[in-house]
Amino acid sequence: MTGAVNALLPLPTPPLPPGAVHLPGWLPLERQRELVAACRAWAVGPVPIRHTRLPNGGVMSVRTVCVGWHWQPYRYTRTADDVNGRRVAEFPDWLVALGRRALLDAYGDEAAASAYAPDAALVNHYDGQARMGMHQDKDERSSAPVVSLSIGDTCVFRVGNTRPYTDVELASGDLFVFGGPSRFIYHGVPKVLEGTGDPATGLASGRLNITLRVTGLGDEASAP
Ligand SMILES: O=C(O)CCC(=O)C(=O)O
Ligand SMILES: [Fe+2]
Repeated sequence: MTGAVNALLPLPTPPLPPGAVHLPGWLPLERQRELVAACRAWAVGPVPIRHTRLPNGGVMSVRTVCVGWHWQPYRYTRTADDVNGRRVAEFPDWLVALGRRALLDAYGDEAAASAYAPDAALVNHYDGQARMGMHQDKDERSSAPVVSLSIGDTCVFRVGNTRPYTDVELASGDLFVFGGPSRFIYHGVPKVLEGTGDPATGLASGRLNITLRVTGLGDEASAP
């Protein structure tokens, strides 16, 4: 009997490591729609969205377009030298403002939030069987937090440097921030729950993830 009752209880929320914050449903639908429209425009150009080629000859299953700085494994440059050589889209002020609000809501630290100056965004689109293996975001020369926004299909987001990992579901509108002791934590997306997104976001299928980062780079440099 106890087992049957327990089976009906929701699973407890897994504990997240310090510095990692998950705020479900943070983006209102209208804001999600605006972000989808912005991502759609960035996906067209000046640098079109593409599957990133890895140095080992493989290609990533997600398609990525970058804003502010272009990321290719494993550095940032202003121009997309592995795509069409063009300079990536400017990082807009409204996206800086969104990053600051995200940080304020995640940590409640006004001074840290207003000092946050993200200058690069990676927009990833997951369709069908796209996944992302466990990795660290470590090509930035800054330990400022990474702000992650998800739209569309729910995914399983895995965090942790060692097993057992913590798995959380990221649904449309969710904010996830990794900063402080979690800034360089391993994370990945082992699964996307296809067809769970609401087309009212403007995204007909798949999952969109936008991460805001501080590259720590000046205009004359590229990392690492
Ligand atoms: O899609 C996600 O939620 C994570 C994306 C990610 O880890 C990355 O772009 O580095
Ligand atoms: Fe990442």
